[in-house]
Amino acid sequence: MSVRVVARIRPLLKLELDKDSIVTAAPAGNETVGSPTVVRIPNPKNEGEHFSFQFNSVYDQEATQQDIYDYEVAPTVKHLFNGFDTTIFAYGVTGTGKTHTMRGGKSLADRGVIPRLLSSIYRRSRKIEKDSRGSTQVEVAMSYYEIYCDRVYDLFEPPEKRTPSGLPIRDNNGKTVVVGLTERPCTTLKEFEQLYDQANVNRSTSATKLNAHSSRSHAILCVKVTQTTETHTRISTASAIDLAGSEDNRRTENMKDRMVESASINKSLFVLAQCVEAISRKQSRIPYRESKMTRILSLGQNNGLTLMILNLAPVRSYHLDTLSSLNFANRTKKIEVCEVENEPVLRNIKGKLSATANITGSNIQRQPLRPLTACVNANLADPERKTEKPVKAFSVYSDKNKPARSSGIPSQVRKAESHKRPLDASTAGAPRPTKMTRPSDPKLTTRADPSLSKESIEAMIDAKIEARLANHVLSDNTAASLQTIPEELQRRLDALEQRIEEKEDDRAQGLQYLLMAKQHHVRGEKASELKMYQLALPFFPENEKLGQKILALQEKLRLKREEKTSRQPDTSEAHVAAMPRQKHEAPEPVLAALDRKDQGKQHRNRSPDDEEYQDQPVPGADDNDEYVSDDGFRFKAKTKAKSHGAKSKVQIFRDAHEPTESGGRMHTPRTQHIIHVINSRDPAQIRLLKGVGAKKAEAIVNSLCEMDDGEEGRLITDLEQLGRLRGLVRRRSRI
Ligand SMILES: Nc1ncnc2c1ncn2[C@@H]1O[C@H](COP(=O)(O)OP(=O)(O)OP(=O)(O)O)[C@@H](O)[C@H]1O
Repeated sequence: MSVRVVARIRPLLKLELDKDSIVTAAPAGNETVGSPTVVRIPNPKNEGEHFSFQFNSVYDQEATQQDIYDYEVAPTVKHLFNGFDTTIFAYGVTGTGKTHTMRGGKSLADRGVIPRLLSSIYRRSRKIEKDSRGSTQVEVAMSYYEIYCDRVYDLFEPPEKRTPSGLPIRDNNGKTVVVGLTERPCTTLKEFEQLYDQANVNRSTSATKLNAHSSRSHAILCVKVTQTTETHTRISTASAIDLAGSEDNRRTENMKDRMVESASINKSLFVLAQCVEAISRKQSRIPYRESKMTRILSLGQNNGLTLMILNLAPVRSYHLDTLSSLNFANRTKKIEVCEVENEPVLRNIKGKLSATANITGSNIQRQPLRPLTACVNANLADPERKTEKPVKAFSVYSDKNKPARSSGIPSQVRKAESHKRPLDASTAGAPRPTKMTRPSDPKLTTRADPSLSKESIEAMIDAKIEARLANHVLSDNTAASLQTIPEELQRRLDALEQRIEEKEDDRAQGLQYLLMAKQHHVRGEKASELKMYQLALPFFPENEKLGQKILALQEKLRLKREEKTSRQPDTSEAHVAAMPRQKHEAPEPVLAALDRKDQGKQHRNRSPDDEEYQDQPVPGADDNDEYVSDDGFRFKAKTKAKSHGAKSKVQIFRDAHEPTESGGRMHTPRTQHIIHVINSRDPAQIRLLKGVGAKKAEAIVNSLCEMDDGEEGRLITDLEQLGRLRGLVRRRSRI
């Protein structure tokens, strides 16, 4: 069956009340009553003419959150409990209401698709348990992550604890897997809401000109439902995805940081559009791997049910963007997905019980890459009709010239009145025949170089496939023959593609560990660096340099530990004097906001003691603990100080020479920067400081406001004042 595409036109916002709505919902054909299934929008070049786009359903400005849920999402819950995976994603330009639709507001009426879905899941779970008199148990668990600048971050982790390079993703037995993602069981709606709200604080959002709370990332929520009977376990996953919106930066007036995010958002959406284009052209290679978002979404490759909610703004300022979204959605509705049910697994088969397996991405069962000719209800070109002009992807008609014509809306729109696309592909509009491609340079296809890059390997596969297809087409000389690749060739291509994918996956993961090792190296976190190199080793077992690096690091850490142990009883003045930083309670360099250059300097300035703090394992903690914690606060010595029960301040700064104004000395540029950011009172900026999350940023701003004491805008002038801020009191559990 096809991806179900529904459009939702949001109401005019406060600032738009004086503007015209140019996007409207209408029933199909010439009907004046009935549920709308067509979006109408004027041709930007000729206002008298209108474009019509037909979807499974269209919701106008009056549609409520309840309507969207009841008609579109509630029916998927039954399928979820029958073992099908479901994917619901919101697509649209920035500011069109994706987050409103998916997450919604706090009041009951405003709640979006996600909380309502969870509410239904819990209700149904309880019913199943009750009806089966407890012999069937249902467990619900969730994972939640974002793709920000093409990096995957666990939303259960506060930003300051994240590894900058993000979590790796890989294909595991045909499923897209995010490695190291947290999975949280949640047994009640209340528990879910707490987790969800808490995680949303960690999501990257910022103000842009078009949206005061614009999502800067794609957010993916996976809800795993595990039904266990005495003999079997069945797992299915509902994925709810709030995509970031495409942005026209001439309109958003984004500055540098927002531009970088925007470029990444636009790129991933562009790749998504390319994937959809490639699928609709029945190309054998779909560029899923060119962006993490498309890899995870795997549109057209995931089994189960897929619902796309296309969010639209009604106003003219979005005109071209809206048209582009409508075109994208129009292609997406033709994508076929296979409805494959997740089989129940026998509980007592050792190693096969997947109930304990993590939620991994969108639980996607991949099919081999091939045109979707094998799917039921595939949207194939009818060879009988190959001489006809392809039907347009959307229909155009003029209001001015043909007001009374009953055939005003072309047949495509009129025919497709039912919500479901008819089985007969001819009524849905045959796609243009796939382009014939000339065989590519034979040299390219015959050269075999083991050191080829990913791009060149992909280019080779492309060229090979296209050359074979083209040869085949040329010899047969019919467009229809494009559909039938000889079985043997297809089998070999699949095998080749799979081999390369597996190799690439392993290599990518290994490289990811190496990259993380480098990052830890730059930060001087030797134990973590070692851990990353050790994790990378299985991927490059023959790399001598890597082995040597591990040995050298192990040796270095051992020496440091010995040195530390031998110095342990040393309480001489000289030793105490060597640690002024501790006394000053300012161990941790703040700042993600610092530029790399500054960080480099800081690393160079670090005293041998600093290194020691970082590398020395916390007594009683194993190596693993150290790795987990050193992404946030780096200096473990702090933990010891804590155990004395003193309430310490957050140590978000450390200047080697820590000059203060009261001492008549100037602040270092870094300290000035911290003070400047804090004085900005902008939580968005403050949360970027390392060691300061969103909540802490708000607490700092509140504390600053309290400090005003009637006198507006008092400023922090030195580190001591900063240290006294209430928001900087570090919670014990965080250390
Ligand atoms: N159906 C609706 N009813 C009322 N208000 C809406 C509706 N849809 C969107 N809005 C409002 O429009 C504004 C933008 O919506 P939202 O943040 O959901 O957009 P978005 O598409 O998620 O944007 P971005 O891609 O930038 O994150 C918000 O203030 C939201 O409350």
